Amino acid sequence: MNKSQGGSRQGRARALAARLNGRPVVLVGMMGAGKTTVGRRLASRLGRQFIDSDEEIERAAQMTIPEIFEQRGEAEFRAGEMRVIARLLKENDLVLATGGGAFVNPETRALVRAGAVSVWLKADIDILFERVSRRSNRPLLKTADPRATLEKLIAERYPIYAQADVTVISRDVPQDNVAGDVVAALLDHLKT
Ligand SMILES: Nc1ncnc2c1ncn2[C@@H]1O[C@H](COP(=O)(O)OP(=O)(O)OP(=O)(O)O)[C@@H](O)[C@H]1O
Ligand SMILES: O=C(O)C1=C[C@@H](O)[C@@H](O)[C@H](O)C1
Ligand SMILES: [Mg+2]
Repeated sequence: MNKSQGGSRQGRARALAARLNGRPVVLVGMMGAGKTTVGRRLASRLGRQFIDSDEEIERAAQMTIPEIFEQRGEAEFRAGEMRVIARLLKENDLVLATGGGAFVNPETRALVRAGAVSVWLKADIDILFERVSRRSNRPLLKTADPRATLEKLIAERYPIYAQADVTVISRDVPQDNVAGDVVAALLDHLKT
């Protein structure tokens, strides 16, 4: 166990908060990777506010994401997503979970890379498929063969998500353990 992983859970969270010095933490990765659920736990450990950009967009537009895609199209969703993320990144002490495609947009990615510490929650196809199969709120997967669509998105996106500052495997273990892995990875990344 290295120095940054030692100490109590609270101590590690305090050390990470100090090293972040207010900088936002932004979670990126595929649908079902756990950005929203792990992000909430991470924020609670760090005593930070948690915001999910998908939820923020739905609130601002007064529409669900499937409705936005249907009525306005993906391009307009992406432009709105970038504006919302640009606004949120101005806040201190934030954990921000982004939608699965946000970091893939070059302008949004540049904003995140410049204004935050980014974490790619990486999961394999079987885990992702099992998780996203339980719900129907993701328009990009409403295809004849959602598993093949997921595979195609993974092939396109993984090299891009890999540009995040740190990568954490989103394993099939309790979400709080994954949040602990994020704390350890960030402490290691920010070590002096
Ligand atoms: N470690 C885990 N173990 C078991 N289930 C998990 C784990 N992490 C997330 N899940 C479950 O997987 C589903 C998807 O998680 P979540 O909504 O956090 O993903 P997301 O990355 O925010 O996806 P999206 O980009 O679609 O918003 C949820 O039902 C969540 O409870
Ligand atoms: O992976 C994606 O491109 C998306 C993921 C979701 O979080 C939503 O932002 C939307 O459904 C698009
Ligand atoms: Mg989410």
